[in-house]
Amino acid sequence: MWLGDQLLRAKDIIFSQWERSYHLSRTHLVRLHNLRNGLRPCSVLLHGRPADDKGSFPSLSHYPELILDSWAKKFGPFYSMRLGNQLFVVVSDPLIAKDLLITNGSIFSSRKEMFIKSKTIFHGRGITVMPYDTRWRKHRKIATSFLNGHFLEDLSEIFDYEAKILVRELFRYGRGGTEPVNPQPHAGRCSLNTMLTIVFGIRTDTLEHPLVGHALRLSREFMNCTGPVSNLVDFVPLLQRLPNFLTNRAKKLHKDLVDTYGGMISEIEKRMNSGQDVPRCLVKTLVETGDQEALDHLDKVMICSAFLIGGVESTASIMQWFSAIMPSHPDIQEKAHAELDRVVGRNRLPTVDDEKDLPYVRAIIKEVERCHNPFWLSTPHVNTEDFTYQGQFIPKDTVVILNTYSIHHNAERYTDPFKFNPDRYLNDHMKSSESARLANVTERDHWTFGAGRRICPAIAVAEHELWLAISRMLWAFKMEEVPGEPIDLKEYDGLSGRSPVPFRIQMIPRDHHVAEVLEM
Ligand code: HEM
Repeated sequence: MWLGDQLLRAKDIIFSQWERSYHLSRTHLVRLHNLRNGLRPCSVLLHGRPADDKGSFPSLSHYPELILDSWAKKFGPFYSMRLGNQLFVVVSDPLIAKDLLITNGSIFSSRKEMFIKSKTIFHGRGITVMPYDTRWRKHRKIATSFLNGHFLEDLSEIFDYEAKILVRELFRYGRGGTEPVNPQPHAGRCSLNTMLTIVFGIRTDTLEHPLVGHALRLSREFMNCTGPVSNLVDFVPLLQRLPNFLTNRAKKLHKDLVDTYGGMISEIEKRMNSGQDVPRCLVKTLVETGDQEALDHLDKVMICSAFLIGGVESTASIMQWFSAIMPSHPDIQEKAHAELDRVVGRNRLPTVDDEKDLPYVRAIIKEVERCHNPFWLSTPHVNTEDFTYQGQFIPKDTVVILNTYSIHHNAERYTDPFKFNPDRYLNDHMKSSESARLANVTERDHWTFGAGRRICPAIAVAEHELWLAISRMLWAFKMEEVPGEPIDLKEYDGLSGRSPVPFRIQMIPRDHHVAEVLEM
């Protein structure tokens, strides 16, 4: 009771500061100088506002990209704010993102040690939360070697197989278009199987396999417990010492990751030690190189967990947003069908080699990524040295948030930015992995994969997987809304990684060729 009262009191004090500090934000960069001179800033900018009577109101704990975007409109594309004990700068412009994260990547490539995500869930070990140091470089080297080059080529058969199974399962669960189907768990299993193959050299054979529900729950729980600006406990050290619901959830998630993926790693180690053959996979490499790299068991568990979380919730989310958007765009589906029929025909599924000849389908994928980036606020970077930019002082250890929502909805770069319009990408012949390397960042397709030295190391894997899954769903089905079940494209589930709220659609096979090609 006492503890509850204290927490409520703390919350009230902080909320009472909120309104005042909101209006002070415009001058906050000046206060950065004050900070340097040892003066205490007076503002405490904190968590969200309660929902208004019309429903959800954007706040820092829900839809933070919207409130940060509204502040960018007021204070400009580069402003600062303070949450509890942490100073943030919010970047909403590609050129500023380039100056800080790319040109000055040697300074702006670290991560903040967030209490929930880094300390409690990952115990400081997952590649995504590590500071920019030699340990991170080792992990990044391992990740890059598994997500690019020859290994990726070896995996192409697996991607091909999983994408075919995805379409087959959607056909089967939708009973050939006669019943509504929720594509979400199927997209989740497709992404999960790809990651299980890369990490453990295994796959699940049905949606009912116990690992499917369990692994997807762990990844979602991660996305729901972590968010760059959403958890009070990350920025108020006092709260970290008090028992609270979120910390307990994070501790449980850590234990579940260790039990699940740690158990699977131990199994592989046992098999390797007894001389059994183990397919090439991340764990096998970690075990073989573990001693030289001084990786202990928890290191291995956390590398694998980072892959299983980051690699599943991301691609699955894009597939889910794609399936949620298509029913309201029959005209776009028709154009894609016409292109697929002309280039691929009706007697086989599209392949990776077809991609260059299917610019409209590729444009659809890029437009889904622009309109529905699963990570609007990316994964924030931190500067490891004091830095002055455009006359503004950014002290060491400031968290830099890239608000891709603002960048992706800038009308100067994307005409009519709220319209889902693949045509805007029709003349863009680059893969996102190539586009991310453009010297002129204003021409980059989108910022969904982040920027700089911490940019997603798996863009090639994600593009390959998404291409096969989405081009094949389009080739096989006409997607329609279920009468009386409108799809909500505004609300979403997740704090750091967002997926649509559950929905069902009709996935109607386009003709009799679909069953034949899928060997149903
Ligand atoms: C559509 C799919 C994906 C999206 C949108 C995505 C997005 C991102 C973003 C925004 C970041 C942070 C970049 C930054 O700090 O600037 C990131 C990092 C990362 N991603 Fe992805 N990702 C995707 C797929 C994957 C896949 C399939 C994997 C497979 C393992 C993966 C593994 C990682 C890892 C390990 C990091 C951390 C890199 C580091 O901190 O050095 N991602 N991703």
